[in-house]
Amino acid sequence: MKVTVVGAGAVGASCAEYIAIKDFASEVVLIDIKEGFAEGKAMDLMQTASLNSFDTKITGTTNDYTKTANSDVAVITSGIPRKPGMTREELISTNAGIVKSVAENLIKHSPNVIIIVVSNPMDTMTYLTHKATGLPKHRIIGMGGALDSARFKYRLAEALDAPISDVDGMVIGGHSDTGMIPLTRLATRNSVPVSKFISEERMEEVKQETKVGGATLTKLLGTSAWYAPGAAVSAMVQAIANDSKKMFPCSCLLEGEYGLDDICIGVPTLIGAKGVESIVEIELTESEKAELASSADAVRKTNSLL
Ligand SMILES: NC(=O)c1ccc[n+]([C@@H]2O[C@H](COP(=O)([O-])OP(=O)(O)OC[C@H]3O[C@@H](n4cnc5c(N)ncnc54)[C@H](O)[C@@H]3O)[C@@H](O)[C@H]2O)c1
Ligand SMILES: O=C(O)C[C@H](O)C(=O)O
Repeated sequence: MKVTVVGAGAVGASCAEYIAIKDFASEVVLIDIKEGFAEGKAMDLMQTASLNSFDTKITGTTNDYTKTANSDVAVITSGIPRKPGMTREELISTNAGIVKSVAENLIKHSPNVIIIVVSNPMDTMTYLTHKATGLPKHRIIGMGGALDSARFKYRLAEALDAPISDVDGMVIGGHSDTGMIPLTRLATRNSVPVSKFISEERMEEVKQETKVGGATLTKLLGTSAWYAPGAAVSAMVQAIANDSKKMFPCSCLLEGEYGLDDICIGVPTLIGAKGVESIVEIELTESEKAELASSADAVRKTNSLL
């Protein structure tokens, strides 16, 4: 499998590193507009190959899309990250132009590519990628829910004082500070509902901590996070490579599912060789439906700025 990662910055390099360490792809191409930057990151990563025991070949290029030709998967991480105090939505004016031109360049050289969109505001950038490329909807996937769910599990494990491998949970909705919907009702510790172990008040705290997970890290780091985002993308790329039909909440184009149309927003999906193999429609309570509707309203408001 050939994977292109556009943007060799913090998230792009982390994606490339995790993909290589898992050793399931034959080739990763890093591409960036900053002269020599992707080449440098690729060389540095390749010098970890003998230490980390991988055979994936990582190369870098400065904006030469011919090097990305015939990629099976492309990950778009190009664009600016937020600074402390900003929302992801504030990045739209810079990142929309970057994501649109990158998506157009990618499909010129890789007509069969599956695109994973990471750049923020991610749900709107995923929608924009659909509009810019016209690719079949199963080949454009926004990454947000996989990361948000990992953060939810981290917070759940902390609250339960349990190993992370014991907890399960999922976050749907928009990838934003207010739009995420951690599905607390369905969270479990080894199949037992977490409500058995923690109070409603503590559960509400876990929910709020999860929703502002990205903002909390941005405040601590001075820029947004990269390790967990890179790991989340690599898990999705691996599910495509292995055709594993693994369930991740992903932002994908909805056409009536969950009562929503012409919008990209996080819902449970099965990810396999086709990209989005299917959208899984789970039964939501009235209050969860109301949260999803309001999250969708906010995403539409950002989409209207395109
Ligand atoms: N969806 C998510 O869950 C998630 C998680 C983390 C970060 N992000 C987003 O990912 C993006 C990247 O974050 P980062 O921390 O890696 O930023 P970064 O600044 O470290 O890296 C971005 C890179 O993109 C490059 N770039 C800019 N324009 C380009 C173009 N036209 N073609 C190729 N490369 C270009 C820059 O030169 C830079 O190296 C941000 O928008 C951030 O908000 C999303
Ligand atoms: O928080 C951000 O701005 C980056 C990313 O969306 C994240 O959730 O880490």
